[in-house]
Amino acid sequence: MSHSLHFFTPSNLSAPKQSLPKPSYNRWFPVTSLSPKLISIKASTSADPNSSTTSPQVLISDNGTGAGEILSFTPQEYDTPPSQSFLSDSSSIDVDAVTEVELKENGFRSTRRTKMVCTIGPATCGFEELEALAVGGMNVARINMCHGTREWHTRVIERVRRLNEEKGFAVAIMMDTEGSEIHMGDLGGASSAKAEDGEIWTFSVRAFDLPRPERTINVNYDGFAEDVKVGDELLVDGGMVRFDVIEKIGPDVKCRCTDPGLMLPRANLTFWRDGSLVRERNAMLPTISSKKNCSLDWLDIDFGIAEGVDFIAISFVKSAEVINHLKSYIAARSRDSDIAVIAKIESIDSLKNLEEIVQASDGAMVARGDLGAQIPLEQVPSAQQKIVQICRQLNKPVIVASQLLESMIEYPTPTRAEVADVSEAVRQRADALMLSGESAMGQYPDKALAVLRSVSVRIEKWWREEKRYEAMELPAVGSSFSDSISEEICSSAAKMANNLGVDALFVYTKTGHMASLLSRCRPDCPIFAFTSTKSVRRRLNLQWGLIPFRVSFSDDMESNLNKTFSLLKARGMIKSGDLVIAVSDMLQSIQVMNVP
Ligand SMILES: Nc1ncnc2c1ncn2[C@@H]1O[C@H](COP(=O)(O)OP(=O)(O)O)[C@@H](O)[C@H]1O
Ligand SMILES: C=C(OP(=O)(O)O)C(=O)O
Ligand SMILES: [K+]
Ligand SMILES: [Mg+2]
Repeated sequence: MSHSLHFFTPSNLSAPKQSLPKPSYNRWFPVTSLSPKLISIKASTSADPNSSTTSPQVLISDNGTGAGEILSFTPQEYDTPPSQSFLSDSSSIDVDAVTEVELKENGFRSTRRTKMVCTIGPATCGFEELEALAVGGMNVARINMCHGTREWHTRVIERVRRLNEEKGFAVAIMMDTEGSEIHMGDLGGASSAKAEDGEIWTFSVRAFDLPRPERTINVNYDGFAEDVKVGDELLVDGGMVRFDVIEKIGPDVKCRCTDPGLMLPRANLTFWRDGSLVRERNAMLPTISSKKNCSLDWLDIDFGIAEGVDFIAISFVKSAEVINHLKSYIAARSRDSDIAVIAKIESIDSLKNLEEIVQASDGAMVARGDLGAQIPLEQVPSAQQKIVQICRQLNKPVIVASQLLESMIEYPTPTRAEVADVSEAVRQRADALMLSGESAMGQYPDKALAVLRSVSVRIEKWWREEKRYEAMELPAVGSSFSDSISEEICSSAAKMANNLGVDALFVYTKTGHMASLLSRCRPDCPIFAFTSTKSVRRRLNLQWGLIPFRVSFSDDMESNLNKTFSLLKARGMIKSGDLVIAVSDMLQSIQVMNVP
């Protein structure tokens, strides 16, 4: 059974069809069928797609027989462009082995929708450890430029690439920049430093020779000793350890410990005066800084571009301007760049300018670690909910990050509170969850990932069964008529998929845009996203509910469908009778069919 709805619009005629005769848009394009049932949806617009007089009209005609016939169609008065393959290896399909097993074992419905980002560090940088994470479901590997050397990062990237090549994964790489926060030095190689109640510690902008003098901490920001005042409170990692500033001696700031605790290398520092955060540095310095004494952000960015990472995450974003600036920088330096820019929301300024920042970015991260050091902790949950919501409304992927399973750095099981926190992020339908220390330097990276996975799958199922997800209004995001059609197609297709209880949505997408529009609707069934390039496939790996495949396809949907059906059937990933809804951004259409 197959039903096809086709929307013929100027956008259908764009893409790689330069040599084709230009069709007239001022007429109807009927879709005829060999079967008794005919559904045609026609759009008519003025001849100039850019014309302000464009007057869209959509007409649905249904020759009305019962459902269930085989429908095939041939557009008649419309010159169908010749089928085109985008890649030569047209007979294969790429999907990672883990997804394949998951689909076969659990069935479509129970595949995980929430994506997982793992920070790679000393605990997970080896090939085998990386492979274990990939097998455990890691969708994106994050490297944090705050830690490790350039060579170390290069090696990790190489290994992830090799893993993808050799084992068929599509793990994307996210490079996270250092940003302009104030942080401690690397403790001269020590893994931590313990501050006891009442102890006097020196925080200094001087660089020390090794071994580091007792109770001294190097600070990365030259202006630190000038900006800080006697009487200020100094917080390590948003309050893990607290000090009172008692004396300033040139570059040295003497502090008394008031809340004892363990300080980790390069821990974040904030200072507070009269109950408010002193934001001198963040206000003064550009987000993307070029610092003398630590890794240079611009060099990091050049590094990321040269390495061809999939995502660059920008720390301490203050405004949309920074994102726009970086995006044009990337565009100028990598011609066919598809590096996505992720804005980390972790400062008061980023909350103030949230909407414009998200709009300018390709995605956002709720970076709760630093956010919780900048706003009162009890405000972090509502900020998270708001960021997640705005991202979905603006159709940008969103990652919830930091301390999700913090106790698992040391222990093999999470706390109940941590499980509840993960559940809440899943329930909010964030695109992705992120591990930091848990996977970078913890003792149980694989177990932490397994907890994210099992909690995600369970909570997703619960909410589907209970139909408890709150209805979210999804405002139009498209700026052109063609984009609006794509959006309408996706929201209709998602709704149809829920109402008909279909097994999967299929989307054929070159840029990934149509796939993201489907993902945004958070449908009950998984979304099989077929794309012809590896980089788009990797990028889609960050988005909720998308199972990205790489396959070459043409502009002929009929043959695309037949081809994917037979490739997926041959691998046992779908079977005859499965009910599928397919949409495509080449020939804006919705088709409902049973797998033959
Ligand atoms: N490349 C690395 N080399 C060494 N340690 C790392 C690396 N990446 C992360 N870590 C460790 O994992 C911890 C958590 O990582 P992350 O959250 O990314 O950084 P931070 O805690 O500085 O915000 C870090 O504090 C650091 O101890
Ligand atoms: C993810 C975060 O950023 P980073 O780990 O780089 O400090 C955070 O602050 O929560
Ligand atoms: K960072
Ligand atoms: Mg941070």
